[in-house]
Amino acid sequence: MNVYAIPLRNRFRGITVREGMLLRGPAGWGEFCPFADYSDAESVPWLRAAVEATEAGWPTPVRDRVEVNTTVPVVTPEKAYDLVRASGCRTAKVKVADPRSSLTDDCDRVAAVRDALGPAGAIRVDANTAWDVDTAVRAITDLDKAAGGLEYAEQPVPSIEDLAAVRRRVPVRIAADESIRRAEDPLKVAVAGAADIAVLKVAPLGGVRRALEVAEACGLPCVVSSAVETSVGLAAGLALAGALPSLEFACGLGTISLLEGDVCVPSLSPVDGYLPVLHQAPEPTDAYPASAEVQAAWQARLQRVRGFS
Ligand SMILES: O=C(O)CCC(=O)C1=CC=C[C@@H](O)[C@@H]1C(=O)O
Ligand SMILES: [Mg+2]
Repeated sequence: MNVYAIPLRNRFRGITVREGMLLRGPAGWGEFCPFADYSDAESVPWLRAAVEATEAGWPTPVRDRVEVNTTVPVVTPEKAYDLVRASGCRTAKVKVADPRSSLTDDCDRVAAVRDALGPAGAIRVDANTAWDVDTAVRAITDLDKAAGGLEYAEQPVPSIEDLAAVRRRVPVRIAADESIRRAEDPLKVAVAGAADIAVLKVAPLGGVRRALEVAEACGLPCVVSSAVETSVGLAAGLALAGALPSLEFACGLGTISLLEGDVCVPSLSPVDGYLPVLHQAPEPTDAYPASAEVQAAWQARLQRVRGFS
C-alpha cells in the first residue's frame, strides 16, 4: 500500500497537490483518491472502484485505444496555447468560470486554444456548476463565439432543472458531470432531456461495471473523464472507455500532464491524442511518497470509509 503526494503543474479544482493511496490485490493495482471535499460516505464508491481493480479486474474491452482531450486549467492564453500544442490532442477541454478568471479571460483562453488546435479541433468548456441560468446563457454564447464553435459546455449550472433551462436557450450541447457523479443514486438521475452528453468518472461512480450500468441507465452518449489520478487510476478510466458499447467523443483521460510526475514509468500519457486500453493497471513505483503524517491520515481515511461500506 503506497500513499503518494504529487504536486500539480497548475492549480486545478482549487488544489495544488494530488494525494491518494495505491492498493494491491490478486487482480492488480487500484487507486483510492477521493478529493478532500468528499465525505467518508461519498468516498465509499471510490473505495469500491479501487477494490474492483484489485479483486475482480475489469470487463473485456471492445476497443484497444481511446481518443482523449487535453485539459486546460485556468492559465494565461499563452500558456493555454503551449499546453494544447504540446499535447498532440485534437480536442481540448478548457476550464472556465473560476473565481480568479473573468468571462473575458475565459474567452481569451478559449480563443488561444482555437489558435492552437486549428479549425478542425474540438473545444469543450467546463464551468463546474459555477453559473446561474442567465449567466450561463450569456457566457456560453460568448465562449461559443470566442471558440469559433464549442463542442459542448459541461455542467454550467448545479441542478438538473437548470441544465434543462440552459439547454433550451443555447445552441451548444450540454454535458452533465456533477449532476451524475455527486448524485445520491447515479442510476436514477434523469439527465436525458437536461443534457446531451453524460460525463462518467469511474471512481465516484463505484467502478467500471457500475459506471457501465449508469451509462446504460442514462441513455446518453458518454464521455469518460478522470478524477486526476495517477496512471493506476487512469487505467480504470480507460477500461471503462474501452468497454462502452459506443464512444462518440474524446475522453477526459489525458490528465497525467496536469501532475508534475507519476508513480508509473512509463506514464499513461497520450501519443498523437490516443491512450491504450490496458487489461490491468500498470505497476507503480514508490515515487512521490507522502510524508508520514499524510500517510497516517490516508490510512485513517481508508479505515473510516471501509467502516461505512
Ligand atoms: O475531463 C477532463 O478533461 C479532466 C478531468 C477533469 O476536468 C476533472 C476531474 C476531476 C474533477 C473535476 O473538477 C474535473 C471535472 O469537473 O471534470
Ligand atoms: Mg466536469
